[in-house]
Amino acid sequence: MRVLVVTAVPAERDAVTAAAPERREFPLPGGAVLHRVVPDGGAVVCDVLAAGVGPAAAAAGAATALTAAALAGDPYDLVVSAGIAGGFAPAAPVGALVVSDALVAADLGAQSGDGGFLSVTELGFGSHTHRAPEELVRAVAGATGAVRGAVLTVSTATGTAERAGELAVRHPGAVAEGMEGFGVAEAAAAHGVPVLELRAVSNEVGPRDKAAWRIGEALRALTGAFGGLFPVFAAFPALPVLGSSSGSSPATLAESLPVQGG
Ligand SMILES: O=C(O)c1cccc(C(=O)CC[C@H]2O[C@@H](n3cnc4c(=O)[nH]cnc43)[C@H](O)[C@@H]2O)c1
Repeated sequence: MRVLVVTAVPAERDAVTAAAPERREFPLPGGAVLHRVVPDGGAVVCDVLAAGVGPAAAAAGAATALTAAALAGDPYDLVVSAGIAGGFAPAAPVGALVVSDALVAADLGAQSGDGGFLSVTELGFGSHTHRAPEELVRAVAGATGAVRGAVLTVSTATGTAERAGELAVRHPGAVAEGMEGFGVAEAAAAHGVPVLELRAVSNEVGPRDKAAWRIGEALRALTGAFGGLFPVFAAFPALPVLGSSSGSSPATLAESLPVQGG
């Protein structure tokens, strides 16, 4: 089972890899670095990438890692967007874990002119929602105690009670907002790989008060969650893929890429 985990910042990446005893580093084309952990005797290979803040950086990083793995003949079976998040009260208080049943682009669309908002779905440009596999969501929620629901992706983090209220009305099933999930999901969908979002709540969605963010607490919750997740990933059925896992351990991904003209 090969899992790609995409975080925004290195502190989140390190919180994920801290759930396993050791890690190795693999450079990606373009200079980003995958941090690989292989917990529990090798049933799961988990590559963790800090791709940057926001949906565009997340999509670019995830797509690069997915493409490199596919070209190397070792495609991923699952992509996870992970990190800290704002939680919608009262469903997801600070310190809680949330798992997405849906990854939703909450501010990708157009203003309607009458103060309303039209999503990309309503505009006819694809879908503003990606669904996570139901069986996996249930298993992750069971193993970690995560609150399940929609996780919104925003390019502008909410900073007022008014905006928090607008989002809650538009997305009654939302439990949290982050800034990367939908971008990661778009890259996963382009590769036909299932996606999931798992976040630990560092702050409430609402008036901006960075001093009240409990980032350390959220990062520790993320580490604890991944400790319980690796066995869940190991049990998740791999999708049929073209080609097979090489089973080899190249020092870099580049080493395992096909030789041009060879
Ligand atoms: O300053 C630090 O030490 C630090 C450590 C880890 C992460 C951070 C971040 O600022 C991460 C930004 C990241 O977090 C997500 N996030 C968290 N709260 C919210 C929110 O209320 N609304 C939207 N996004 C949120 C988001 O995915 C950011 O990319 C700092």
